[in-house]
Parts: sequence; structure tokens; C-alpha cells
Amino acid sequence: MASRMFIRSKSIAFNTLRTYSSSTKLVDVSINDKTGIATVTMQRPPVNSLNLELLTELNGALQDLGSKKIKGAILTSSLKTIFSAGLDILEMYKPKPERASAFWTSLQDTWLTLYSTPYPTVAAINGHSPAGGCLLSLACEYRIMVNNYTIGLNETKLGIVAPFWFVASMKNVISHRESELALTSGRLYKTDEALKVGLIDETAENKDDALAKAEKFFARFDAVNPIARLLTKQELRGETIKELEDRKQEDLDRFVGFLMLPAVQKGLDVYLQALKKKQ
Ligand SMILES: CCCCC/C=C\C/C=C\CC/C=C/CC(=O)SCCNC(=O)CCNC(=O)[C@H](O)C(C)(C)COP(=O)(O)OP(=O)(O)OC[C@H]1O[C@@H](n2cnc3c(N)ncnc32)[C@H](O)[C@@H]1OP(=O)(O)O
Repeated sequence: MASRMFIRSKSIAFNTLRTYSSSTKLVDVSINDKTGIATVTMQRPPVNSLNLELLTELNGALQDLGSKKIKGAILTSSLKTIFSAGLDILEMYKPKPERASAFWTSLQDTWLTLYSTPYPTVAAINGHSPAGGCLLSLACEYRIMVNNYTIGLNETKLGIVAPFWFVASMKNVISHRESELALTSGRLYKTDEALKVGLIDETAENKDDALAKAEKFFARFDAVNPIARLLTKQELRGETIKELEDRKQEDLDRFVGFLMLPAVQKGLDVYLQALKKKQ
């Protein structure tokens, strides 16, 4: 049983399909032995907001999969109604500069890893996916979203500005015109609206349906040479990747500088209060 060699977690039964499992506190990874598909699950209740720790674990998991022979990876969430609430606002509100730098660097690195994976990727968006949640899904090659949730880059609604690589991620998926309309107004699309503009590729009834559809997406590559596939992906994504690599420090300095502006802190304060009052 060659597949047993991949068993890491002692909690996995021998006859299960999860022949590889690596669960950290915030990210669970399992590989189905029969399909060769990895499922990467974010698990940071209540809303999978992306803090330094979640991003670090996610980046590690995605990099780790690069050394395994997998057919593809699905990024999803363990939460019932939320894929990811985006960046953890508490990482940006009254931040310590060192922590803010480490946080932003981990976001840049996670995006670079996800945007350039050698394996195909699908976001199974099983809940709301604003801002940074949308960014993660845009970095995948295909997006399948469960009905009746929302997705988009809503940064302007928080009084913040989506950095150039957020904008590029959007523009590489939907039109320039639609990106401009969406980003300037901080629009969050409902699932069916997102499908209409091409922000997502398919809708799903529920998470299981999304996972089944992801499997079908990966099957498209059964008859495709994997090297040809990867080189084509690199050709299409290389320019956007290089731009962030070249401007990583500049982008980091802008982020930290931006956070230090009193007007930005005031905006985040108001937004946080509004989130709390919602209850
Ligand atoms: C001029 C030069 C410019 C150069 C540019 C350079 C730099 C740019 C600078 C900054 C760019 C930064 C980019 C940021 C992108 C982001 O991702 S910002 C985050 C945006 N996210 C959101 O707006 C989502 C907010 N959340 C929600 O809408 C809802 O919570 C939800 C996801 C739809 C879920 O709703 P639900 O009703 O189920 O849950 P609650 O709202 O009750 O939330 C539960 C609990 O969680 C807290 N919370 C929610 N979201 C976040 C979050 N993103 N971060 C931290 N905490 C969050 C919420 O407050 C509740 O907390 P509790 O009251 O303590 O229980």
C-alpha cells in the first residue's frame, strides 16, 4: 500500500480516502487517494479572517503541496456560511509596525504562492467572500460559488485602497470596465451577479456540489500535457507575478504608511464599530 506512506495524521483510518492529512490549527489539508485531489480548508472561526497566523499556515500548506503529485487543489472553508471575511481588520487597526509588516508580507507571499502553483486550483466558495477572501479566490484558476452569498473587492467601503495586485487579480478575470465600476464603488456581487460578469465560473447548490464540480474541472486536464499546462499558466500569469515581486518592498512600505494615516485609522474604527453594532 504505497499510499500509506503518505499518512501523517494518526487520526486517519486506513480504509479512508484521506490518505494524506496534515492539519494545523487553522488549515486542514487532505489528499484523496483515489482522485489525487487535495482539499485545503481554512478553519479560523468565526469568519476565517486572514491574520498573520492563518496566512502563514495557508502559504506553508500550499507550498507543501507543490512537492506532491496531486491532480489539483481545492481551497475552501470549514465554516457554514463564510469562505473568508478577508483580511483581519484587527491586523490593520492600531497596528504595531513590525507586526503589520510581517502580516502584509505573509499576504504577499501567500498570494504569490497561490497565483503560481504548479498544480491546478479551484476555489470552492462556500460562503461570503469579501475583499481578501475574494482575492484568494481570484488567485485560483477556477471559482465555484454556492448560491446566495456575496463576493467582491469592497475595500473602498472601508476607506482603504485595493493595492495594484488586487486590482490586477480582478482585471485578469473580469473586464477592465467592470473592475473599475466594481472597485470604485466597493461592490459586493451576489452569486448569480458574480456569474454574469465572470467573477465566478460556476454556481453550486451547496459545498458538496461545489466540490463535485471542482473534480470535474480538474478532469479537463486529464488529456493535457502537465508541463504544457504549467508553462501556459506561467505565460498568462507571469507578468502579474513579476510586478509584485519587483514592487514587493514598495507595496509593503505603502501599506504600512497607509495604515499610519489618521484618516485610515478613523475609517477602520467606524467600520469595526458598524460590524459590532450589526448584532
Ligand atoms: C494612496 C496609496 C494607496 C496604496 C495602497 C496601499 C495599501 C492599501 C492598504 C490597505 C489595503 C488593505 C486591503 C484589505 C482587504 C481586506 O480584506 S479588508 C477586510 C474586508 N472585510 C470585510 O469588509 C468583511 C467584514 N465582515 C462582514 O461583512 C461580515 O462579518 C461577514 C463576513 C459577511 C459575516 O457576517 P456574519 O453576520 O456571519 O458575522 P458577523 O458580522 O457577526 O461577524 C462575526 C465576528 O467577526 C468579526 N469580523 C467580521 N469580519 C471581520 C474581519 N474582516 N476582520 C476581523 N473581524 C471580523 C465581527 O466583527 C464579529 O466580531 P464580534 O462582534 O467580536 O463577534
